[in-house]
Amino acid sequence: MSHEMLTDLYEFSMANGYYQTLPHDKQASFDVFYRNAPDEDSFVLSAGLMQIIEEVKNWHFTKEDIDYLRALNKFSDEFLTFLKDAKNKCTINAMTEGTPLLPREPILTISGPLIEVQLLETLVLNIFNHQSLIATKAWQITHAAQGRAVMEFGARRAQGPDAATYGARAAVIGGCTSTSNVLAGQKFNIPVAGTMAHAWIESFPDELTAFKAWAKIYPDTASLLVDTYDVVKSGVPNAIKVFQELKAQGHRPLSIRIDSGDITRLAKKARQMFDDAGLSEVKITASNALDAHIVKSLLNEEAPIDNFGIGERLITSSSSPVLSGVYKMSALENKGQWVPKIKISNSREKITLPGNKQVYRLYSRNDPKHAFADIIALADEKLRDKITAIDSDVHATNDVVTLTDFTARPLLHQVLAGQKAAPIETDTFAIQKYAKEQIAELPKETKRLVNPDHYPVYLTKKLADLQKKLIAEYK
Ligand SMILES: Nc1ncnc2c1ncn2[C@@H]1O[C@H](COP(=O)(O)OP(=O)(O)OP(=O)(O)O)[C@@H](O)[C@H]1O
Ligand SMILES: O=P(O)(O)OC[C@H]1O[C@H](OP(=O)(O)OP(=O)(O)O)[C@H](O)[C@@H]1O
Ligand SMILES: O=C(O)c1cccnc1
Repeated sequence: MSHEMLTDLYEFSMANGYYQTLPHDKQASFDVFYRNAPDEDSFVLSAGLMQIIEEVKNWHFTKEDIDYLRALNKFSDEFLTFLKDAKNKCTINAMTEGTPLLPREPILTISGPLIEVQLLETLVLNIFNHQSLIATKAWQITHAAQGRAVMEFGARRAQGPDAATYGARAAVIGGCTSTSNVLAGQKFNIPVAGTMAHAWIESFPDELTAFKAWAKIYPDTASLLVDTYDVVKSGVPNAIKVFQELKAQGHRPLSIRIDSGDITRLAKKARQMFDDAGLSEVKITASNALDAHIVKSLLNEEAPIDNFGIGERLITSSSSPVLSGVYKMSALENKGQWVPKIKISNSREKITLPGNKQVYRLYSRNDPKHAFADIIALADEKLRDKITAIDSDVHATNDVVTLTDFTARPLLHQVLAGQKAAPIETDTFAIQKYAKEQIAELPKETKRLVNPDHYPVYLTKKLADLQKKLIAEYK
């Protein structure tokens, strides 16, 4: 299903107005970027590009859409006729999905007819903000899990079916190993995984009968939920009986899931009971409103947990549920020439970066695996070997620096031009692998869960001067 109509009314009001007052093919460029990362993180893990490209490439209005818009009695017939025949003419340059993205950096720039790029604002932001938010949260959680598998369990608590399904994909980009959401598994070729609910246990006269019935059907993949009545007195002893029987029949006992109580205490006790019973191969899964901080705390306490099932706090990013990515005009074409545009604000943080731009990740020349800063430049600028750069953080005290001995990697690449999409990676696990490699390049201190160090994002002098010049002109 496409989503051309998922846009705010004011986009249509402006597009209709542009149609009546400006040349219909007037070109504009917009940047997508964010100012502050959720949870005071130092970066956002970008996600959503695959869906954005699909939506923009196939952008068109149906007869029903045009009839609905006509019935609003707000728009001219000429504009509606124009919309009826409109097809995508935009070009998108974007960072690869799974790239760690810093504040103020365009993750995506979109250029094309002003009418079209304006109409795309809401949808592009909706996709980028949601999927990047969840990918970032999944990164925090899986980073805290230190290599243990994290299953995404959030479909029931996500804010609607799309948030559950695209959220599951974003969660895998951020590091999850599987999802319980079967639709996400089918749609994005992600492994599906899961255990059982308390209802299974309650559907039998007692816990042991319930476990035995399950083990008979799934003898090699039985993961038993042990906390329906009492983990230590009943759940684990019954699981031991069933797993010993399975083992005697040549099957492979799998795991238990603990879903309540003090997880450290229960996991330690269960581990000891399984080991004493000769079942050291049985794995322990933990769930129950987990998040990155609880996972970190459980592992600090040396809770013997092999993997995690994490739902609501991942799929809703409940500790910081908004990524405020924005879509701001950077340039407008006038008689075939790009004219840089700026939005001025009383808050210095909110003043936009004018002109068509490129973002570079900078690596120290003698340590090419380690990125030390990013720099935003004008798209037509060549980076020299030695550059004067200005810290883009308006609160920085040491705001002018000289950069030398670096190699620079451009992060924005053309991914769409009209109907022609460049090949991009769509395999979710290949994107996850890319994300891991990219995150590994960042300094360790910037990846702390609490108070991460600031990773510098500079502006070239040329870009900073252009911004200053436009501010002076408009003031
Ligand atoms: N050792 C631990 N350290 C930190 N947090 C923990 C630990 N064990 C459990 N938690 C977390 O504490 C919270 C406990 O929540 P809650 O009181 O609702 O669970 P509960 O007592 O198991 O109740 P319920 O049966 O309703 O799930 C959960 O978020 C859980 O993940
Ligand atoms: O806690 P989450 O991270 O979202 O993980 C998923 C939760 O979903 C299930 O709970 P259920 O819907 O059965 O309700 P419960 O809270 O009573 O266990 C499961 O038992 C987990 O607790
Ligand atoms: O399979 C599970 O254990 C599961 C799936 C969704 C939510 N809670 C648990």
